[in-house]
Amino acid sequence: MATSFKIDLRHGMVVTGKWKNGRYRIERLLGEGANGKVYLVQRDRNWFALKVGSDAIDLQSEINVLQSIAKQKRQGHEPFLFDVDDLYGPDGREYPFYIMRYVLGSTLADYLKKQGAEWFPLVGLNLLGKLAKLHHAGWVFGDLKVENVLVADYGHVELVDYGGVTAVGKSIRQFTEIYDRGYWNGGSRSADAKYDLFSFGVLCIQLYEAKRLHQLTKELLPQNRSAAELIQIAEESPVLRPVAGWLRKAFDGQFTDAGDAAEAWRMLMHRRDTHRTSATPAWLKGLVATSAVLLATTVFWLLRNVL
Ligand SMILES: Nc1ncnc2c1ncn2[C@@H]1O[C@H](COP(=O)(O)OP(=O)(O)OP(=O)(O)O)[C@@H](O)[C@H]1O
Repeated sequence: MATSFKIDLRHGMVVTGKWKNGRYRIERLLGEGANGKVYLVQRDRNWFALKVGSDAIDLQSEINVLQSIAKQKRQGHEPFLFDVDDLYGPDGREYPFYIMRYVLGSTLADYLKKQGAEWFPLVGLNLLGKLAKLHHAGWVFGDLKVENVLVADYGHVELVDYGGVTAVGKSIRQFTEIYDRGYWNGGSRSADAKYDLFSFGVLCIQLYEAKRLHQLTKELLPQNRSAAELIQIAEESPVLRPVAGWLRKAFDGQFTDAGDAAEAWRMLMHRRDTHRTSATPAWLKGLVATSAVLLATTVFWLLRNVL
């Protein structure tokens, strides 16, 4: 197996699995990170995402997690993992890879930039729902961050990069500093649902107050980092203020699990919707009233002529 990672697969190349002979035509690079490169590929006119690993052991543990999740949710769910094999790179070396569902979507930050902040509550709710399902199956996502959340049409959310997924109770396998509960002195790095909820809170701040968050990481001494600093940013942010109370609970570990947290988020959305309804624009109220008067007049006139 390869120990260094230099593989470069080009458009039009066909890779063939060493053991199962699956043939995949490379379309383009979708993204790359510490653990590997992800390509858009085609097989029998279907699109998939191929992740080729930089480290066989790391990729194998990611595959183990995906296989275990697949076993738990076989019924009624679209599969995510399709194939696992090794391929020969252009350099003649062997690289492990796996084939997963291709998620046609944008990264979370791009989606919200394009569609507008009004989609943030729904996307947040969908993301909490995804986490709740994972937690229910006994896993913690671990490396939750903006780059690992893809959003498709209508705010449909998909998590990618299962390299940090950890069984509940074990030590988080992979994390990114600013999203990490330990980094903010907010608790341990032991995998529990609250760990992901803490990262979800940081993710909200990263989405709308990235500059201030970054500034904070530069200014504060490690011993002075705290969730209170994060909450203050949320309270001072026009977009985040409505969810600041929710974020406080997430940072303080007050939600029992992601299901509980999703429910509280949903309640917030309803409250905001009610608020929006009461703020119906005057022109719309006027239009409704005029239509009602017209309708009443017509009915009165019809009845008078018929009777
Ligand atoms: N199933 C998929 N469908 C579409 N795009 C994907 C898919 N999986 C990954 N990507 C894209 O490829 C990028 C890199 O993938 P991934 O995060 O799995 O790599 P990584 O090496 O584990 O990264 P990291 O350094 O964050 O651990 C993602 O940010 C995403 O944009």
